Amino acid sequence: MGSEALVHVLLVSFPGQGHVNPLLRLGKRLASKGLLVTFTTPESIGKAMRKASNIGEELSPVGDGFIRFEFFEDGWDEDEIRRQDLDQYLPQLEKVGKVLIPEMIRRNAEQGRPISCLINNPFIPWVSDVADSLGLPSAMLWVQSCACFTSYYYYYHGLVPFPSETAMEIDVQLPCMPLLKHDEVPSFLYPTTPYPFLRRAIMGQYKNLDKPFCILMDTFQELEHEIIEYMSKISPIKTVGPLFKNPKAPNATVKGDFMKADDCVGWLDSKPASSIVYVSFGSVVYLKQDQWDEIAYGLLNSGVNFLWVMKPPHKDSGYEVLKMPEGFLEKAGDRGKVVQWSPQEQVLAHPSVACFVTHCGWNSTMEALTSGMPVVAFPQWGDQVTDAKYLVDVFKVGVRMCRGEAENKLITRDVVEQCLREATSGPKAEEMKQNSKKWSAAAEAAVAEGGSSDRNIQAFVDEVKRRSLEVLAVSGKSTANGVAELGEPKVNGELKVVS
Ligand SMILES: O=c1cc(-c2ccc(O)cc2)oc2cc(O[C@@H]3O[C@H](CO)[C@@H](O)[C@H](O)[C@H]3O)cc(O)c12
Ligand SMILES: O=c1ccn([C@@H]2O[C@H](COP(=O)(O)OP(=O)(O)O)[C@@H](O)[C@H]2O)c(=O)[nH]1
Repeated sequence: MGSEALVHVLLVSFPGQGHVNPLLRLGKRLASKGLLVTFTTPESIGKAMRKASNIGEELSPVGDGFIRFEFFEDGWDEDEIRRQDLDQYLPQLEKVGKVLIPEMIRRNAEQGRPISCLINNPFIPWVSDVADSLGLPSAMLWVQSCACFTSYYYYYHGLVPFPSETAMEIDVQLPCMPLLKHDEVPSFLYPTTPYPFLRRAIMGQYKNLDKPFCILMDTFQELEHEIIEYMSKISPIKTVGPLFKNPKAPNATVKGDFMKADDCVGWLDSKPASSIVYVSFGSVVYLKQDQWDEIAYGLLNSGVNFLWVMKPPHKDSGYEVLKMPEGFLEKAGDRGKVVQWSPQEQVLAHPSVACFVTHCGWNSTMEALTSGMPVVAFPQWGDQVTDAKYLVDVFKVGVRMCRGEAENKLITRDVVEQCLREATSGPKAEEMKQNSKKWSAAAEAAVAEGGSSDRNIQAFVDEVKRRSLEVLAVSGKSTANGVAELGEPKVNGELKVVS
């Protein structure tokens, strides 16, 4: 390959699966438009990603550009349990990141790959400070819906009353949004949330919201039309979703899974069309044993086929390891398959799958909508309760199985069975399927060449390129042509291209 010159961006991710996936997908999208992308996150997760996802030292070609990985040490021992406490872990990440990320940037410049822009996701707002201190522009990828972005924005600025100790059950009306009942507001904002550290983590991002020149969002204009238009006037947001659809570079080999997915496609292939219910609660939600049992019996009693993700709890999470009810697997026989981690994108795209019982994390929500997959909403906390409201009442692709963890209500096997039946057969199921197909088509159009998200990505890439010339002119450290030079292996051999 001949010598090429590419503008180089550094993506810094919080080490959570729901954060890594969308940022890595953005990285692939930017690479496919001709940028050099370096993706970084702490080594603790890097280790898991390398093992589960085939990530190496090499540069991977994606479309017209390339993606590569570098990890950084978070300064703690491998088995440090304080990583589970965000109130301790986030300040630690900030402390080490403020030293190690500038070093990484300097090293890259010395190796002929000067970085022109930093992009982070929520929980690590100090990345914009690092960028500022080096005279570099920064952008942020918001990894939830625009509706949630707006909710947090209104809460942070105190623009409308939210549920409080003195008025717990008030509904919240935000512009261009449906009325949110008190338990449909992102639940980290409740005064009684068991996760105040997640509220603090998100609010930290809002404190720094004026620093990034652009806020990219994994949603699309046609999906959240009015609220996106409204917030665009207040904040420099650009919708670029669904990020997991990349028509130009469907490079499935670059993945960021922390756990190797179990093989289940052969089993899916063996089942009739639209006969399987896929059940997964994402990477962090962990249910209680009694609720797990009710879901198990609901699945058995409804007579559907099912693929159920039962991930092991993090060893330091303090969660009790879930068990299947006695005799459950025998009774299910070949009707059911239980895995530790699934290749979710493939599962949602599979014709044998009829619906998705989901915790309504935003990634799962976007993946379901884009795959034309109806859902059964089983939200627990955070943005999930708001996403469930939208899936059921606004996008009209789902039935509601619960209202969230705060309700503290056991959802019985009868309710589970009834929801599964409603979502898989009869007029409601048919209507949801039609609506899902409509969203899937709209999502495809948004990311297709010239679609709303594609135009926004292109405008962002153009802006990064424009700013890179300014950055390099000011820093005076530019290479001859002002951008990273690829193709000529450097002395230290780090830039070998493999294809
Ligand atoms: O890495 C994480 C760790 C924790 C966590 C850490 C310690 C606890 O005792 C409880 C939770 O919460 C998280 C919550 C997250 O929320 C998830 O974040 C996604 C992206 O914002 C949303 O779309 C999902 O709905 C939402 O569940 C994501 C994490 O990576 C984490
Ligand atoms: O068995 C599983 C469960 C989840 N996921 C992926 O993990 C991410 C979970 O993100 P989400 O926002 O839905 O939930 P979170 O884990 O952050 O609560 C999504 O991209 C899913 O496709 C997966 O690949 N296999």
